[in-house]
Amino acid sequence: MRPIWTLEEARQADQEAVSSGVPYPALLAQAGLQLARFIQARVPEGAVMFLTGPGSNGGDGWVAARHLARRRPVTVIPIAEPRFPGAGDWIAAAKAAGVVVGQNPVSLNGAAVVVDAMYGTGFHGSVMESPAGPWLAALESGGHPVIHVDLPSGVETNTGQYDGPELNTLATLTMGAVKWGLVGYPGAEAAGPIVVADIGLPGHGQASFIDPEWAKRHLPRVPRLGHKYSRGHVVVIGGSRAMPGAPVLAGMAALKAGAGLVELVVPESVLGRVAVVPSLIVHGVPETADGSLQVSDVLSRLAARADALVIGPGLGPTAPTALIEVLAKIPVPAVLDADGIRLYAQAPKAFGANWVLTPHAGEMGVLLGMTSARVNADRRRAVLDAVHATGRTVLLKGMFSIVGSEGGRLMVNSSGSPVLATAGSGDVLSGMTAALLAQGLPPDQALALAVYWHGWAGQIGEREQGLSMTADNLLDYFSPARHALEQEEEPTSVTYWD
Ligand SMILES: NC(=O)C1=CN([C@@H]2O[C@H](COP(=O)(O)OP(=O)(O)OC[C@H]3O[C@@H](n4cnc5c(N)ncnc54)[C@H](O)[C@@H]3O)[C@@H](O)[C@H]2O)[C@H](O)CC1
Ligand SMILES: [K+]
Repeated sequence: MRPIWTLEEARQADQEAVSSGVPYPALLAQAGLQLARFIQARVPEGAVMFLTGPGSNGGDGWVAARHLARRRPVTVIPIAEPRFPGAGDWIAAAKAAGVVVGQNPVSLNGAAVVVDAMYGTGFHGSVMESPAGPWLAALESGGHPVIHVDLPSGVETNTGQYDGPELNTLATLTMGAVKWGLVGYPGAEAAGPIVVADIGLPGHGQASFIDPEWAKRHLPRVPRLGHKYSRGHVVVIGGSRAMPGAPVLAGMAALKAGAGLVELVVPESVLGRVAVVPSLIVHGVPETADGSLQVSDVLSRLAARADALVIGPGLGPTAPTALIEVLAKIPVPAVLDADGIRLYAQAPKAFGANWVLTPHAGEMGVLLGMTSARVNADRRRAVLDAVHATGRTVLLKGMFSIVGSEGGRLMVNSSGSPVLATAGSGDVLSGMTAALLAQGLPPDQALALAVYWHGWAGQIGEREQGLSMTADNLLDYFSPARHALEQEEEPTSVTYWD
């Protein structure tokens, strides 16, 4: 279990440790020691400068400074009067070990690394208006390499909101478990690579990362005596004159993720443009005047044969709401993406059992009646609200995608790559998810495994092709990504230090 904590959960973990008999100073001591070891490993030589705040985040800094002063030049620059528990003693010990206390005006020049121990989970508000503001500006303009303690100072613990500058960040060493702010926006950008330090706190929470060992265990096996129907039958419903390629991408992804049989159901006038891949079966069905899918008996019949549906890739904005209402009556699990989600939002009572929704921030905004900026301002809350509103499993896409399911259970994906932010990438993900649904995985597991596998494909694709990766290239990396899953390879965006 690799939990992600809210502020409340971090405090609860603290409380639990303390009430089980661990004195609070022991936690601070452990955090400071881990921080010192981490700095020493990452930047082994040269002067270290600590910027320390008033609270225990600053305390972590003071303790680490004391350890490092035995080996190398260390300066601590307090940006506010220290008020953390035991500050007097810790500071005296640090000075006795040779830590130099910087007096204003202090220059950061000459530091091999600057440690940001100004604010952690106790911060609220605008960091540029706080005493840390001028220091962040100096770090930005000097381009100094920075290690953040627990959170980049100014990142809000539960949401990731942050109004500070982008720095030359080496890493964020976070204590006990990842905080939501580090996987929220723009906190995730500010944090850089996240490293979790074990400080002996209990490790549970409502949310957790998708675990490599879990992913391996849930990869569907191909039955040795299987035939194409026993491997899962996926039907993709979508396509329009403007977007004939999207259902093809979803269909190919479903095949490559192990579905035994994939059929595409598209408007009849685009049939010729969709029938391009011999392994996909395509059906043209009745359409509206502007070439969007129309409700028809043949469409319903084709959909009812599936083990799982994909509804939405390339469907276009003018498909009728009735389409979703008809499909909702078919008792088959389905992935709703793209315009499927927009239709769903217009017909909110139409949901079928076992449907999953895979919105990006914009589509999530349509579901919740808010802007994408508001969705991204509190992504955790948006997922919880969407699960509550729809009663369905929901994936909010983007870096650190979040899967939310019944009861408020959340899973966060740490695999992935910026190259996945490309046209068609979501179609690929929806096909992959449907393949896993069709092979019998329950909705939350199918989504979590798909997003993790898809992220790995993006990561490996980026390594091989750099930023010129496209969504159809992504299909070529399903197999190496599956191999990475089988090897339980660890994504590099979050690592564990103990
Ligand atoms: N989780 C644990 O068990 C441990 C956490 N540790 C570290 O402690 C910090 C949290 O410490 P806390 O004292 O609660 O908060 P901060 O250090 O973040 O600072 C709070 C401090 O800042 C003031 N403040 C807040 N907002 C502003 C503002 N906008 N402007 C000015 N000042 C502000 C506030 O009044 C407080 O005085 C956690 O992140 C870890 O780094 C330890 O490691 C021990 C175990
Ligand atoms: K910090």
